[in-house]
Amino acid sequence: MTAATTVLLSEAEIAACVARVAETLAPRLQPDCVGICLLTGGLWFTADLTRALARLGVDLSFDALWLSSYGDGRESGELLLRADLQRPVQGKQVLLMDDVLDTGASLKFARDHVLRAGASEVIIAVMAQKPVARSIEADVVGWEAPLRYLVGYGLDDGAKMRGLPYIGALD
Ligand SMILES: O=P(O)(O)OC[C@H]1O[C@H](OP(=O)(O)OP(=O)(O)O)[C@H](O)[C@@H]1O
Ligand code: HPA
Repeated sequence: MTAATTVLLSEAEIAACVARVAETLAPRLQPDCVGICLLTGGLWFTADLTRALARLGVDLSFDALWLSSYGDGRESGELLLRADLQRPVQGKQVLLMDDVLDTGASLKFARDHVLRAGASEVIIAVMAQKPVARSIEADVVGWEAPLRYLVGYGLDDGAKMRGLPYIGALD
């Protein structure tokens, strides 16, 4: 299953990117900041980023928002809100964390959703960003990815390959 994958970013390179993202974010984060993981793909980046922030003395509140738009395909489709936040974000700074910013539909939905819920500020951090024209940009990006179908480190192909410790391309 992994044989046809071209490795684009190694495990060590991912770790260096995450450390840089944490160092950039740490001075901006307020004590009551709520870190929100976009499930499912954002789990791996969020787990590493929250631990990198903790090493820098930043302990975030934690929540998750479960969105889905690609299903088992490779194209963005109807965006579904599968599970909502567990805690109020009214008046709070929010840090949204996800694996990839592609068309931007998922993070735009998430940002609008937390703003409607009363968040005072939304910061967006993604592990990878593709060179795509879109109406939303991330504040902090771990890695500028090529325009290829990515797998690993949370990114899936039909629910497989999320656990690969590197980021690869299938095409
Ligand atoms: O910028 P976009 O075009 O919206 O693409 C990015 C989103 O696509 C993936 O989610 P997906 O809908 O595949 O669900 P998943 O998190 O379960 O993989 C990924 O985890 C991002 O959340
Ligand atoms: O390149 C990708 N790979 C996996 N999931 C994705 N969701 C948006 N873009 C991608």
